[in-house]
Amino acid sequence: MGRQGVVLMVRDSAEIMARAPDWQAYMGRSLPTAPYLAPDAAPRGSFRRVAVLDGVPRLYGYRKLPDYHLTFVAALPLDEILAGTQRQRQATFATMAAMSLLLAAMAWLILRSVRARDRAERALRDANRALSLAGSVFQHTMDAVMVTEIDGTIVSVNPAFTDVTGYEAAEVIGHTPRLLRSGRHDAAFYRALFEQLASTGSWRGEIWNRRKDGQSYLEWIRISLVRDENGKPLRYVSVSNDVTELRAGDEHLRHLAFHDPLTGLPNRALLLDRISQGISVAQRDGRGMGVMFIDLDRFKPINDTLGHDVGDQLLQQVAQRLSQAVRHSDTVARIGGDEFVILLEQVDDGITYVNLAEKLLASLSRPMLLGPHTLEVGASIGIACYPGDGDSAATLMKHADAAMYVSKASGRGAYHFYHPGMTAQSVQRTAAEPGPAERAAE
Ligand SMILES: Nc1nc2c(ncn2[C@@H]2O[C@H](COP(=O)(O)OP(=O)(O)OP(=O)(O)O)[C@@H](O)[C@H]2O)c(=O)[nH]1
Repeated sequence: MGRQGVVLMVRDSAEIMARAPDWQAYMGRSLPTAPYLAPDAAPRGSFRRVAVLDGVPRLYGYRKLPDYHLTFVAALPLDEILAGTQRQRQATFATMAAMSLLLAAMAWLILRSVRARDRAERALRDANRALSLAGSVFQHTMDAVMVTEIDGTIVSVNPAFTDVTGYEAAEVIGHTPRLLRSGRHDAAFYRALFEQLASTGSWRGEIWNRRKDGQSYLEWIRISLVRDENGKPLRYVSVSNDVTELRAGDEHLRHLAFHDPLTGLPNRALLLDRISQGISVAQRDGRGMGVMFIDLDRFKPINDTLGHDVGDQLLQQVAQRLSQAVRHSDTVARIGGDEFVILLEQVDDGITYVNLAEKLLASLSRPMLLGPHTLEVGASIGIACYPGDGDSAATLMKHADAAMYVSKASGRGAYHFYHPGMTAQSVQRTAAEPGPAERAAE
């Protein structure tokens, strides 16, 4: 290659990437005016010029490698070309060719390692990003997360877990989830849970647990088995939400749907359901049951003279007195206005109804103290019994109402058992003025 021959690898950015000889002295230096870097430069060519960096006039040959954004350049000093013999020139070109090959191989190796490094860095960056995303979700999710070993030892919990349970991470790590048990589930419950977890790798459902302060709470929980890359069980991850308030809200709504808001007694819908259930049980057991329809006497004047609020308080007192007069297993319902119904189950003899009806009439006719007022009302009662007076909730209600109407008609403050002749009277009354009792029974 002679004393001043050179080979170069130049980036499209004009930076010298490799040079022989004197690699280190020229690495990174820039050749912005090199003709082969001109936008319209041919892919290969030759030219003559005085080198920018060392001032030696040379004859240059180049070839662009667009895929690598590089140009490969070889140059011989003009004086050596002109002075040398043919043999010298051949030797020089042979050396240059060998150098060029060497340089190209080095450049290729460098590029390959640079690309491999770029790829590795990109993969690492992606993995780090995914990890930090997972970490951020773990930290900030509203779901309580608990990670355990396969033997149940807790290895990690998130801040939401601490919010729900009251336990800091340090207080639970190394323990097992038994720490949270509320005692509301039996051993069979946990056995079934673990069996499903072992066979399917997941479990979901509701569990009553206990917070650090001793309070029980209901959580909706999903537990999943996590395996390693070889499929070997590695950890359990449980994600849960505290649904105690949600459940309480549901129960409150359900209570509202089936109870009278003024007295708290079951409403007509719940009563009809209980009568239907009672009929099924009575049928199965061959027992009797009955329905007592109670309508207050002269309640309207109290409302009209003292106001609705006082009327409300009176209805509440009536509800209390009725509830106190019956057995725990009986149902006292308010089905509208001043109408109440008692469902008596497992009663086979008429005397039980007679005794209760008299007890109720006596109880309701006792004066009621409502603030400054001492009020007196009475009641009219109608009784219909299963199976003799009907075998459906609607029929029993209708017949008890008809019997109650007879009590009203007979002067109030009385009770009557239903008998078929009463239906005609009731039909006449219904035609004249449909009452809430009929509506309730339909
Ligand atoms: N305070 C109060 N009054 C109600 C409520 N629902 C219905 N009422 C009233 O209860 C009364 C029921 O009417 P009736 O049964 O015909 O009145 P009554 O004076 O008892 O008539 P008899 O049964 O024939 O003796 C009506 O005045 C309704 O406005 C309620 O929730 N609160």
